[in-house]
Amino acid sequence: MYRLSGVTKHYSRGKETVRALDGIDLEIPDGGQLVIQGPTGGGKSTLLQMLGGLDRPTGGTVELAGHDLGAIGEAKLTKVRAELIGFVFQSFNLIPTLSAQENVETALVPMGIAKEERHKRAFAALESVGLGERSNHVPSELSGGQQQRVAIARALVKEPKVLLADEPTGNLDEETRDEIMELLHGLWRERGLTFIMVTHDTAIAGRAPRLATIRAGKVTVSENADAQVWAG
Ligand SMILES: Nc1ncnc2c1ncn2[C@@H]1O[C@H](COP(=O)(O)OP(=O)(O)OP(=O)(O)O)[C@@H](O)[C@H]1O
Repeated sequence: MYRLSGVTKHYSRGKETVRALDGIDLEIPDGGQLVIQGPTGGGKSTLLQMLGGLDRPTGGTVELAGHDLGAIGEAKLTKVRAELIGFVFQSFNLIPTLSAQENVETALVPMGIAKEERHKRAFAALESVGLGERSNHVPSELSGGQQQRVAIARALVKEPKVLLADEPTGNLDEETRDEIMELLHGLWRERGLTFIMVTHDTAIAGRAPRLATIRAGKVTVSENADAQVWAG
């Protein structure tokens, strides 16, 4: 369960203070899904950074599974992030010289998992995103959609409770976007993940059962019971 209460994030720009987040209250249940949209500069990435424990709020609390991400020490925060949260980005962020298999294995190295076990789990994760046959390919030998599948396998191989995605389909054509959205929804359902994604894409926002719109650091949440949720 995520519980955000009175979350603010202020940045200094010269003499000016930018209120990137301006008092956010938000709850996201375990296994829930939230799509975040809003105008550029509205605070979407800042909010995702708070949810991921990648940065700390100026005020308020960001609670995940009982941990206050803004208040716990750096070592504990790193551990919570490594164990509970998987990240997917617009630009895939794969290591170009490593194969798909090796890219996925990198997520398990900090967890102290033995080589043979790493190999098995990474291969199973690639199979779960439909890339078992491509495990020895390096990113430049894979399409954009396939590279994003590798990135999703890397995010999920450590079996996190939460998947945070920042514009995961931003670099993909529409057909590939739909495939990736279906894959993400299939994994969300199968694994009982809490799935939170930021998007600029109105087609994705229009199909979200729960949509947060963030504008000038303030959030409004709307529910759409009739949303045509992605298959998968
Ligand atoms: N490190 C920083 N230093 C100063 N200002 C920042 C910093 N990061 C973000 N901001 C400012 O905070 C506000 C919110 O930025 P944020 O990146 O969260 O918006 P966004 O909704 O994700 O935008 P986009 O859709 O363009 O990615 C903006 O005014 C931005 O300029």
